[in-house]
Amino acid sequence: MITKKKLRAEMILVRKQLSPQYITQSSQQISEKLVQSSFFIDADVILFYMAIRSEVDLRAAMKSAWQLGKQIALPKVNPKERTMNCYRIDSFSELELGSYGIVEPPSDPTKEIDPGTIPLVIVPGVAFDPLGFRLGYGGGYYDRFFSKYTSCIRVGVAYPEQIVATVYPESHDQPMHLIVTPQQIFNV
Ligand SMILES: Nc1nc2c(c(=O)[nH]1)N(C=O)[C@@H](CNc1ccc(C(=O)N[C@@H](CCC(=O)O)C(=O)O)cc1)CN2
Ligand SMILES: Nc1ncnc2c1ncn2[C@@H]1O[C@H](COP(=O)(O)OP(=O)(O)OP(=O)(O)O)[C@@H](O)[C@H]1O
Repeated sequence: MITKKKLRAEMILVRKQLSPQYITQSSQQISEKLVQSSFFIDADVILFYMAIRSEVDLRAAMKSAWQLGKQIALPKVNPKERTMNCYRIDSFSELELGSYGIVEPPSDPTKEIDPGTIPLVIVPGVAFDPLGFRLGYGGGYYDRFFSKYTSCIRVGVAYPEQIVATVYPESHDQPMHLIVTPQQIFNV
């Protein structure tokens, strides 16, 4: 547990030190890789996320998905239960500031999507390891989500600096199926 906490603090620091230009360029490259992938092309609905604090920014991939007629969903967190609900968004202008400084969809019941029907989930992270395990902010939001909704393809996105030898996975940790970096797609 101490090692995991230490690694989280270290890796948040590593990510913080990336320059805005590097983040923009890497995010663009990851977006391009995503858009060209068969798992992306085949998905009619995709759960994305809105980047916070130097995370990979996937707005370019989201725009491409809209142009291809796909539905885009974003999570809205319920910090009390540490769960996430999913809502379709049709433009970035709908979004509002939510918990943890994350830009989120409004809770419009007409736009809520059953997470069990989402075929592809793109996942942010603090670090990933070669087995696809992910270190997040420690809320367990995505682990809880994937333990309940098991049928989607889980794709982590990361700068190469975020790939580490191990993230010290625990029994509740739900691994990614693929990790996309600006240079390559790891099939784990
Ligand atoms: N962009 C993005 N959206 C996401 C996630 C994410 O990692 N990135 N999440 C992935 O799970 C969920 C939100 N999870 C989060 C959990 C904790 C903190 C956080 O800032 N925690 C504080 C300490 C606790 C607090 O303030 O209450 C911290 O780290 O300083 C942020 C996001 C859902 N949405
Ligand atoms: N399926 C689950 N059901 C209940 N609790 C869970 C589940 N998965 C994880 N948790 C709890 O959530 C807490 C945080 O888990 P962990 O440290 O792996 O978070 P994380 O993956 O880094 O965070 P996040 O997904 O929010 O970025 C742990 O204390 C764990 O017990």
